[in-house]
Amino acid sequence: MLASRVRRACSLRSVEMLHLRRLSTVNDRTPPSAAPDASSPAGPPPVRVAITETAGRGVFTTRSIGSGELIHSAEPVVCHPSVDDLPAVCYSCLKALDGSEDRRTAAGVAFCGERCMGRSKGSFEVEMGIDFSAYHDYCRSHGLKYPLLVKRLACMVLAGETRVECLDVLQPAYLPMGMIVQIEEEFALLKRAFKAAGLMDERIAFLTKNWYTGILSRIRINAFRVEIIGRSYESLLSMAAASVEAETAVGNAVYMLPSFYNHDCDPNTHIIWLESAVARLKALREIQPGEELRICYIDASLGRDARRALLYQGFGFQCNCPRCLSGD
Ligand SMILES: C[S@@+](CC[C@H](N)C(=O)[O-])C[C@H]1O[C@@H](n2cnc3c(N)ncnc32)[C@H](O)[C@@H]1O
Repeated sequence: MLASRVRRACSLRSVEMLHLRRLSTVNDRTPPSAAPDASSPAGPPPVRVAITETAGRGVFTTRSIGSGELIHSAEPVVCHPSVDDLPAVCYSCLKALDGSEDRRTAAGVAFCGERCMGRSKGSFEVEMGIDFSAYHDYCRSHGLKYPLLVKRLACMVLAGETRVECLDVLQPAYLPMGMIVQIEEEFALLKRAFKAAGLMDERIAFLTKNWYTGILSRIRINAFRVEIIGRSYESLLSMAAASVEAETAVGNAVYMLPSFYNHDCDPNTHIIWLESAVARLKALREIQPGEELRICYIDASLGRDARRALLYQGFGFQCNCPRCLSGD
């Protein structure tokens, strides 16, 4: 019963490779403040990032939160549609396109409206000037999604839409040797695409293997699989829990504040996407002031051994949540 409730409620984070090892230290850079974004409820989010006793940094409430309350929302730092969904969703916000108001481009991808087209204009122009077909083919044939996020970040950096160090504050994953070899192949393909487009060496000087590896290792632990429910928040609140399962993954995204949420196999918070890649963090029960907010990274309906193996292999940690410690 508990398991099925949690399974419906928790978000599934994609596990692209299952060969990670636990990180022995956490990133010790200054945690970010809980700054509001345009789509948050009024006022700053009622949370702060602080050090936990057992799981590095985490997110804590600053006031009591009611069951079902929208705690805050977050715009992605970077997101990218799945290769197969490229023609069907907005290239910028991942919203499903209905064909009526899409701004379809010569490249075959489309934007849901002027706002998305405008805000991604610079990086889109960079991206469209480069032939990424070999890189995309490689990602498709190897079933890889995260390198698409690295490609988009590189284009955003070139367009001046973000900084080279924009994800440095996030915890990186340990990358095993076997994966380094694959990363070298990916990186060589990406760099070749930029060079073939005739970009001056000084413009792509940031595009080193170390940058690529650093970004990819942070994306690996912190990326979310965006599963859009596609209904308004109000209708979601009145829906039976079972309906919440009608989700579709349309792409991947990395956020800032949501990346500091630790995992729990019986979470008090979950993350949902209603129409676009804007993430909504929502309370699953009453939460007391000062309590840590935790989401579920995996399918919590799995048995204890399977959950722990998945978290260890996919995210590199031994889960120390109360449910695991109780033996459930
Ligand atoms: C997405 S990050 C969460 C934020 C992270 N604690 C930080 O300091 O940036 C995921 C990492 O947090 C730690 N973590 C999250 N949940 C945990 C749990 N239930 N038990 C142990 N470590 C956990 C692990 O090191 C994991 O790789």
